[in-house]
Amino acid sequence: MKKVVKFGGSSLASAEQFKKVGNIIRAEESRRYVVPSAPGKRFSADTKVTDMLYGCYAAAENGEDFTEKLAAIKDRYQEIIDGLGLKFSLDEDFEVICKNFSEKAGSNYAASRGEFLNGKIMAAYLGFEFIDATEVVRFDENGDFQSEITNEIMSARLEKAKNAVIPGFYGATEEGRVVTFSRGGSDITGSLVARAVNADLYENWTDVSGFLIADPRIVKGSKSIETITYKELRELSYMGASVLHEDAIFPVRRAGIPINIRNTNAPADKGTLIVEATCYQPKYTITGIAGTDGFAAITIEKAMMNSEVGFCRKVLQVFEDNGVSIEHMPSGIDTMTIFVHKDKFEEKEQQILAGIHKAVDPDHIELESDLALIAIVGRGMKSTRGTAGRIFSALAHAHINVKMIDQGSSELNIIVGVRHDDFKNAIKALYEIFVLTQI
Ligand SMILES: Nc1ncnc2c1ncn2[C@@H]1O[C@H](COP(=O)(O)OP(=O)(O)O)[C@@H](O)[C@H]1O
Ligand SMILES: N[C@@H](CC(=O)OP(=O)(O)O)C(=O)O
Repeated sequence: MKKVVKFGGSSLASAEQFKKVGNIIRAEESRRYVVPSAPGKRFSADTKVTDMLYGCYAAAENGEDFTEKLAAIKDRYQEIIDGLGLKFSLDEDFEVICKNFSEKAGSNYAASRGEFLNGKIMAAYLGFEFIDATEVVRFDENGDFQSEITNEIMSARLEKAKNAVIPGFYGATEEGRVVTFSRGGSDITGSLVARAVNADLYENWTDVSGFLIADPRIVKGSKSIETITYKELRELSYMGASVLHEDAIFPVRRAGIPINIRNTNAPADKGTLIVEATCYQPKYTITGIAGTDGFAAITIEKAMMNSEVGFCRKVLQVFEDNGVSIEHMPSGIDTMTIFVHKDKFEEKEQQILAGIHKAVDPDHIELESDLALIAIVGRGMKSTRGTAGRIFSALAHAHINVKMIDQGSSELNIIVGVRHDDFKNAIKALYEIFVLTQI
């Protein structure tokens, strides 16, 4: 039995948390490969080390004095080292970091030091080999991740290691330039390591007892999900359930390795098992609800739109030419609406509108911003009649106006668009009808 264990920043925020992690790893010999994140928040108003590093590097880049900021980061690590009673010094590492910050080594390099340093402490604490992610995670010159080369290099390197700590979140180009994944990317490293060593299980340890049906910051005391499929999880992760990075699913999925989300603060809890397929019937019609804020909708109206061959393509071409990706596209007889991320759209708003006018000469264009999209996801929805009806009635009872509805053809999810102000209440109303009242 071979397990890869990834610990998130919340599990490694202090010496006390490190000790819990040590106990978890030592409890099973099969927990051979460890992927740590950088220290996260110790309390809710605290700052993650990754954010401290970004802040410190921004000061360095602006030519400001960053010594205090760097010293505060060093203190975070020193507190952990002292709390663990380790005879271990990061002085030399901090000298190198200071020099590289002065020489403007880049924000990716800066952010990666959070995981690098935590990995070194973790390896010393466990007595495991430390393998720098720059050695085994490969990006190309454009900063694009190279999955197959990474798998080859990593498999060969890890075959030689009985136990190892591989820091999450970053890798490097062939020339050694450090590149990070997007935020939360240590989950991806964990998944890559699991694939490379052909693990039996990828355990992802965090601060909640598995994937919860709804974001616990919105629905207090949300129930957890026992078993979820990769497909369902991808829908929820994409839509904002931030427990697991959405790109962490592909590497293990293709290798058929299940993921187990576990709670470092409650290690006896079984957590959530993420699998390819399961006969296990979910307790409720839905498996989970997740949503994201910050969308804009562009509604284009033109009489006889439907009979104009190539209309949609021409509109979509305008978005493509401006580098704005489209999230959803519900349409009517003479209207089509395009949902995009507001921030991306705002940068190019006027070019896109001008482009649409030129491309299809619409009768009318309407813009609406401050929208949120909510995905109601579940493999059980396919075999249950009336799910959409229940969604509408729950939202209507909560006095929430539905701006859009989109049901995927796989019947795995229904996405509704609501106004930003209704976002949290909509999630609460959906949780109530599907989980609490179960009507
Ligand atoms: N559906 C959900 N189930 C569980 N947690 C969720 C969900 N949606 C959002 N979260 C949030 O995700 C957090 C865990 O992810 P993250 O902060 O990345 O942890 P870590 O630091 O361990 O990587 C939880 O503390 C919780 O606030
Ligand atoms: N430390 C990085 C990468 C990461 O995955 O962190 P966490 O596991 O704490 O979400 C970040 O904050 O984005």
